[in-house]
Amino acid sequence: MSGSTIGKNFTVTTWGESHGKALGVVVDGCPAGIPLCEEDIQRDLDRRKPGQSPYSTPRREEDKVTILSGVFQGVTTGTPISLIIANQDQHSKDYSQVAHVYRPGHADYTYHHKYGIWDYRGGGRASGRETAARVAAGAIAKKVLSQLGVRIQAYTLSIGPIKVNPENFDENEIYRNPLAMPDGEAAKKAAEYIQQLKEKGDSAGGVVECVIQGLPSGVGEPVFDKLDAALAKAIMSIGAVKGIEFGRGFEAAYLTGSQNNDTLVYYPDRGLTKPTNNSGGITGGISEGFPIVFRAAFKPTPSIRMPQKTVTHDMQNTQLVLTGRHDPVIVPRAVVVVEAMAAITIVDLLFQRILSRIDLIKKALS
Ligand SMILES: Cc1cc2nc3c(=O)[nH]c(=O)nc-3n(C[C@H](O)[C@H](O)[C@H](O)COP(=O)(O)O)c2cc1C
Ligand SMILES: C=C(O[C@@H]1CC(C(=O)O)=C[C@@H](OP(=O)(O)O)[C@H]1O)C(=O)O
Repeated sequence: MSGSTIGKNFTVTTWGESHGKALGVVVDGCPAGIPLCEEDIQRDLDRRKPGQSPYSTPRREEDKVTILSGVFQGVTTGTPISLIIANQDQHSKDYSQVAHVYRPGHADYTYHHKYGIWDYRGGGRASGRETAARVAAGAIAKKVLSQLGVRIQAYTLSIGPIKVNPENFDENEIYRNPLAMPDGEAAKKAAEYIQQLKEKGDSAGGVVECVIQGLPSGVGEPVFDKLDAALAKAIMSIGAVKGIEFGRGFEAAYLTGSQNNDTLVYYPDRGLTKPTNNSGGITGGISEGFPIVFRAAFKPTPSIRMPQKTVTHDMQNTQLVLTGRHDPVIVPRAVVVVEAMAAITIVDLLFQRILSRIDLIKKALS
């Protein structure tokens, strides 16, 4: 097993390398009867695809998706859905300079030592390009969730030291500026910051925030498949993610219980309410029925143009000045990847939720 599958009830298996002929995904466990066409998937793929702004890798890929199976007359059939996306603009020759040298910060050294063989053309399975397949699967998971009134929205919260000002928050901005920042002012400053780093051959990191709305309480299993644990696994499996926090996150460790607890208030007209959401919408690993909020920290892109010390495959010290096409910042293109991994996880655990109570099983069979 190559660890390329996630999920138990809604399984997603990605395949393909950055410099192979194509990449793709098999989604198994999608219920029958959901309207699905290539455009539904393409919309999200277009948000991730490379070459669309000066703040992205200039590699030009159309990332056009083809549905190979599992859909008939525009509706899912309940059988495995197989999707393929061609690679068109590999430039594999760019990588001849690192055929015998390990790139600092990328997976070259660890992959080579794990497998004893290293396809040096691009990052292979470790390439950010693998996330195209995740986004395609995520679009299917989102279609399932849209039928249930669950909505997932991620955006860039910060790039380097530049943060979104909550007072300027404008959801439309996420789709208006190429940095997917819900604050036009912050996006302008972040663009300048990235431009300065690009000129030096350096790169930036940042934080993606994700909000899940409309998810009822009761989703998530009590022990190993806690909703926060499952989301953490899914999000941490995205290349370059170095941390995740829910709600108040790491800050909670510095508070007292009275400061951190979310108090509960019931109003006959509004039902149960929580004036704060320090928990991020999950307690005991189970969704509360309030918005789920988490943040993922992305490291700066490892492939940079500045001279770096490294070693050759035969352990000679050397200096590397990388050429090739890379994202000066990963975060804006990863926003939709975060949404996809969250959607896949939520659907998987939602299906498990139905199996946790006899009344829900009876309802499903009636
Ligand atoms: C959407 C996306 C785009 C990425 N683009 C690049 C890139 O252009 N160049 C690069 O060196 N790494 C890029 N990465 C990061 C590498 O994939 C990642 O750093 C590598 O797999 C090593 O894994 P680690 O950083 O999690 O340890 C990208 C990641 C994602 C998710
Ligand atoms: C092509 C994409 O991004 C790539 C992610 C990536 C990496 O190392 O992660 C390295 C670059 O790949 P290559 O050097 O093979 O062009 C980026 O262009 C993509 O995301 O679609």
